[in-house]
Amino acid sequence: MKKTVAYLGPAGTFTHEATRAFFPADDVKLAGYPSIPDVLDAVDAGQCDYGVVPVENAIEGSVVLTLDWLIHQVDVLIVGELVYPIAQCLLVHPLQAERNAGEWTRVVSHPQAVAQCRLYLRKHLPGAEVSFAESTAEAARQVKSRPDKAWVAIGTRTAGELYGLHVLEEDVQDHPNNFTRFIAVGKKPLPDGHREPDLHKTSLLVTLPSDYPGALHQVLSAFAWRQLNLCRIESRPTKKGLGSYHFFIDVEKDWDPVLMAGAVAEIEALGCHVRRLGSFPCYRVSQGAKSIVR
Ligand SMILES: O=C(O)C(=O)C[C@]1(C(=O)O)C=C[C@@H](O)C=C1
Repeated sequence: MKKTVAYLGPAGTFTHEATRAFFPADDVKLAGYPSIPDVLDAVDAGQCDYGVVPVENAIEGSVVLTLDWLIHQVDVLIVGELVYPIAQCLLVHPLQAERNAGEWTRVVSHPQAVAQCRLYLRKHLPGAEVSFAESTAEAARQVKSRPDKAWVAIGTRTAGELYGLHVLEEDVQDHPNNFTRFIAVGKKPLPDGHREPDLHKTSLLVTLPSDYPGALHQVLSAFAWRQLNLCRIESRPTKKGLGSYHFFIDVEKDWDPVLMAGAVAEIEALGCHVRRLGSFPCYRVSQGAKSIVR
């Protein structure tokens, strides 16, 4: 039977594009969900085998809703990673396409997409109010539903095509080399892909027993002296009090598993709580290429 993969929908989101690139179409059935929590909950509840959500963008940084939902609300494994190129487009209703720049009254999009275009919007659409949607494709749908309004959605070219919108401008993000890191989550690891991964990683969630001078340094030393390369560290509040954090630590897995187990044991011996979020293959789609990657 085909596996089901949940993604942040509706059709035409960046997550949808990334999911299609990650999972070969004939192997799986894709199911769009209206929000990131809905995707993660669907996997946690066993309604879907896997789910794909954004976790970090090159311009705006962490997608904190994904991180917090992973920590506090669900018990799922990270089973894969995909870095995917992001080209933000301005999408307008075809009946409104002839307007001048100063006439647009509203910009609708996902907060991450708006944040990636902050400088552009200040310069080119300063009078437009900003309205947030659960995804860029949902924003496109809202713009399509109001042919009488001078509204602009920020999203994918694919959403423009799917919802019959006019692409006013492409690549409006404030900086080049815009990529988003997506993760695939599940209750079980993915079957092997067709392609050799670009990298393997392990993600850990480390919580210090208390705050004392050098506490984080000691944790990081456990990796450093074993020559284990950390490729990301991100803190999120535990939500138990100001100044109390969980640390997401990504370790490059170009190593002997014994070394990794040793590092985790050392950190646990320091009194830290260590949650293993997953060991997984990582893939990257370069700009311009949108092909299947696994
Ligand atoms: O709204 C979408 O299209 C999404 O897939 C979400 C999302 C995100 O949350 O980062 C994904 C990629 C882009 O960075 C902008 C938005």
